[in-house]
Amino acid sequence: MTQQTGVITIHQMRLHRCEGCLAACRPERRATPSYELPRSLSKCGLLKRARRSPYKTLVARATRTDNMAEPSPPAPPALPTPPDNNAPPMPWFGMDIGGTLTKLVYFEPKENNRRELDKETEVLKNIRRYLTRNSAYGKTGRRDVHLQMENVTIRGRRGCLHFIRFPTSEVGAFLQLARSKGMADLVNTIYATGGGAYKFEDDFKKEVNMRLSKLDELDALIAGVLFVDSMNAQECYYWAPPNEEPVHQHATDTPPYSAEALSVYVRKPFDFSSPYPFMLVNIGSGVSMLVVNGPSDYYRVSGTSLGGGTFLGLCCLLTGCSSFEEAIALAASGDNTTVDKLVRDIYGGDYARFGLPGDLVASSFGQMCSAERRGAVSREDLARATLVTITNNIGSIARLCASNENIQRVVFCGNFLRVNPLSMKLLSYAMSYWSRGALKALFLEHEGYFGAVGCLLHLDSNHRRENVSRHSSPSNIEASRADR
Ligand SMILES: Nc1ncnc2c1ncn2[C@@H]1O[C@H](COP(=O)(O)OP(=O)(O)O)[C@@H](O)[C@H]1O
Ligand SMILES: CC(C)(COP(=O)(O)O)[C@@H](O)C(=O)NCCC(=O)O
Repeated sequence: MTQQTGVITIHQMRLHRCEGCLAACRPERRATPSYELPRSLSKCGLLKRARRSPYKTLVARATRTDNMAEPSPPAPPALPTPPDNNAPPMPWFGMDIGGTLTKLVYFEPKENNRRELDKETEVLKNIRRYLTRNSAYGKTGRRDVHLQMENVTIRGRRGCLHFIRFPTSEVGAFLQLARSKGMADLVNTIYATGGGAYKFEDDFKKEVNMRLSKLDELDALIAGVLFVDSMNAQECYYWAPPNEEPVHQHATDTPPYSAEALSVYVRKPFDFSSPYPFMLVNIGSGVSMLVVNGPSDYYRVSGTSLGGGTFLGLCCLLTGCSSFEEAIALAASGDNTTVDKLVRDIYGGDYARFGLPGDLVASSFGQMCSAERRGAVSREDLARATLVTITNNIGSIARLCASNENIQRVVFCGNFLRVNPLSMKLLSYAMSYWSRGALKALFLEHEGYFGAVGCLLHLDSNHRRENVSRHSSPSNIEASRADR
């Protein structure tokens, strides 16, 4: 996604037009966000100021009731936003130190005036150049250039959001780099979330004298999702067969979940401007499932330890692969039916009485108890079976939770879905098929970066959030456990 024109401001929530959206999205639908501000955000001065902003939204709220994006006239030119003289010094970062990957969102200011440019220190310029001119940092750091968001305004500063990730196992190397680039001299506090914000807090202090101001990862996640979605009309999408035929009414010989049927699924934009209620399924190392009724009204309904970390760990064990990208590439060309036991392997056909088609997986990895079959199976097939097992299990739990909670839209995010259309299509099919069309699986372009964005939004908050969120009170934890 490369946004080209239009201005995104938190103050005005007067939103964007992006290159890809000129044909497909409706800038005005986001003109007046229909959600109230996340509690975590509403506590920070940034959005308090936004509410008081004298600038009026220039475009009217969209009146469409369906969720399909469509072309629209261009948005009017942007009004300047007043710079905020009390803003914290640059550079501005938000950080999510997860179980597998650390995500860093960097705000690159644009439109510096002469005075500001003169004031900018050499160190600051070097940091900016280093981060924005490279897309790889050391051996493992990567910038997801395709996700870059132009024309974001934060505290009266217009700029660009950059999305950077590196393995959490490399936090030590990151700290060394931060020291060598002089970052440590400029930044004394970073808003950070994820388990690593707790685990590595002392290392940040000792190694680079940086304080981590810790935010709850689920608070930050939701704030980030709502913010990025409000900025980018292309953010939310779904996968469906080209003709949108409901998969549970599928009447051809090709099973609707076969590789062949899924291969024709296409990605379509979804208007998520009236989001509530929805279920948010974050597939990171493990999986968290949240019911979101409003920006500051959510609870963690369930989770599973069989997540992205499990997929990668099992794939490494079973296939000898050494990266997520390799695991996904193997899975893309494999066939899980040589590994899994299908209903037809047990019944010789369908188990019709209970509507279980013969092609359905009856037992994941169920064929692997036979030495002969183990000898014949390929790495690709093993990777595919691992992907299908993990994905279907997450899909089943999500579906049960959504039905239980009477929710129709399930939004999946997290880096397990990175470069992984197969899992997204499987989830789309499974949610729709098993709910007889009642549930819709939705996906988000900035997959794993929402926690880090949620942290960036806090950058001017004087309020340090309590470490224990109200959402994880002992009674909630008990409730969540009992739910399983
Ligand atoms: N480059 C990568 N390296 C490792 N895992 C990756 C990578 N890209 C995607 N993944 C997948 O994303 C998962 C981590 O997702 P993420 O949302 O970042 O969670 P966490 O916050 O737990 O690190 C991994 O377990 C893996 O399945
Ligand atoms: C503990 C976690 C919130 C950590 O988040 P992550 O780094 O995996 O994104 C997550 O891994 C999780 O919810 N695990 C599942 C635990 C369970 O409900 O069984």
